[in-house]
Amino acid sequence: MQARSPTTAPGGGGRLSVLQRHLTAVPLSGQVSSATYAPNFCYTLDNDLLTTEQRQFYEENGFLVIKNLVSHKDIDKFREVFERVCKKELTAPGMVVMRDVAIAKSEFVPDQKAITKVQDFQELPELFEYCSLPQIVQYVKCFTGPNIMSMHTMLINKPPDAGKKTSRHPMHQDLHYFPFRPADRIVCAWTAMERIDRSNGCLVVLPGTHTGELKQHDYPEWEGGVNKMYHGVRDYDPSLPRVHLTMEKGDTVFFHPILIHGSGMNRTAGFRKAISCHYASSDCYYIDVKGTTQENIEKEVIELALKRYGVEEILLKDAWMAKGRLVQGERINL
Ligand SMILES: CCCCCCCCCC(=O)SCCNC(=O)CCNC(=O)[C@H](O)C(C)(C)COP(=O)(O)OP(=O)(O)OC[C@H]1O[C@@H](n2cnc3c(N)ncnc32)[C@H](O)[C@@H]1OP(=O)(O)O
Ligand SMILES: Nc1ncnc2c1ncn2[C@@H]1O[C@H](COP(=O)(O)OP(=O)(O)OP(=O)(O)O)[C@@H](O)[C@H]1O
Ligand SMILES: O=C(O)CCC(=O)C(=O)O
Ligand SMILES: [Fe+2]
Ligand SMILES: [Mg+2]
Repeated sequence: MQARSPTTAPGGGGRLSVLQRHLTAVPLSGQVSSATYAPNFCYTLDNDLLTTEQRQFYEENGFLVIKNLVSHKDIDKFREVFERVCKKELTAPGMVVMRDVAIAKSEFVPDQKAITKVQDFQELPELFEYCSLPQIVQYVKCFTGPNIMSMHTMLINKPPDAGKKTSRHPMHQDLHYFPFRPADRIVCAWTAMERIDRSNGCLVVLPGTHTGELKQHDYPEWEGGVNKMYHGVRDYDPSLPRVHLTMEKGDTVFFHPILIHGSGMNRTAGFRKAISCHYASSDCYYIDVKGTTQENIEKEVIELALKRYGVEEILLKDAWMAKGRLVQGERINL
């Protein structure tokens, strides 16, 4: 019996032990099943849940869709909670309610029609329940290991496009926003709250791009405007092969923070809803983004923190330290 040792050393004791297991290809526990062997895997950890085919798929593509993972009953509950948030019947410290840039300056309408996304609902138990769903967390563990933090929470209510294509989300890598590493121990779970396809702006992914580097991000030069902090990869090459993820209500995609992805415009009259959480191993450690491509997002976050809360002298990592919540295991570095 060999127990998986949690990493403690910033810089990747975890990476090393994963590597050692790859080199020896020894099954992790006494149980021998095809899923416990990890010949050359590094984006997934040894586990008893994913099949070898599923692991292989994530290793190669940087994402994995699990059909029907969240019940319609739970989703309907989250939808009701969201509606109450829009009506201001429910609120929570730190929660950010955002309107689409195309309608932000129009007359205020206090219902969901005005709201594009709710972020940072970690203090609202009725929504945070999503992040703790056991069937989600058991998959997350295959990427993060046993000490699991939720770092970023969102309910996205993509509006019918107001005619300026501002409902699009430019192609980006989520790691651009994250001042913690290693990237391979971070994963996003994103659940469709209804059928989502190309017509209402599904996720679009560039398979395999998770093996690349974190790229420079800027605001795309879009005529109709871009939402606050919706940075896109600079010089996005539209000829790269992409996959549109059509998903049914309850389907959940897990994806790597370096995977380039975005979402198209919503051409329907309905508000396209998805709920998501970014998780990280609490063994991850914060980095200083000064002098890196992430300096521009740190600057924006600092400006917003000053404007919104009047706080000065913070770093990008301080914002994340405040948002992170332990979901399972032990809180170590983050
Ligand atoms: C730490 C970063 C997040 C990490 C994400 C991890 C990966 C996920 C990738 C993403 O999702 S990236 C997008 C993340 N976006 C944000 O975090 C932005 C969150 N939104 C906000 O903080 C607020 O909605 C915002 C500050 C933009 C506006 O809130 P307010 O309550 O101040 O709105 P208000 O209606 O009072 O408008 C104030 C000004 O903001 C403008 N505004 C409002 N909504 C906007 C919008 N959506 N885009 C651009 N500008 C906007 C509005 O026009 C107005 O401009 P003026 O000052 O010129 O009059
Ligand atoms: N210049 C750009 N920079 C960054 N991202 C972009 C750029 N142009 C388009 N995108 C993004 O690329 C993705 C795919 O865009 P596209 O508009 O083709 O998709 P779609 O609307 O889902 O499908 P289609 O319009 O082809 O039916 C979207 O996430 C979109 O926001
Ligand atoms: O359009 C969406 O639902 C997802 C957008 C996205 O990738 C993000 O917010 O990080
Ligand atoms: Fe994203
Ligand atoms: Mg399009």
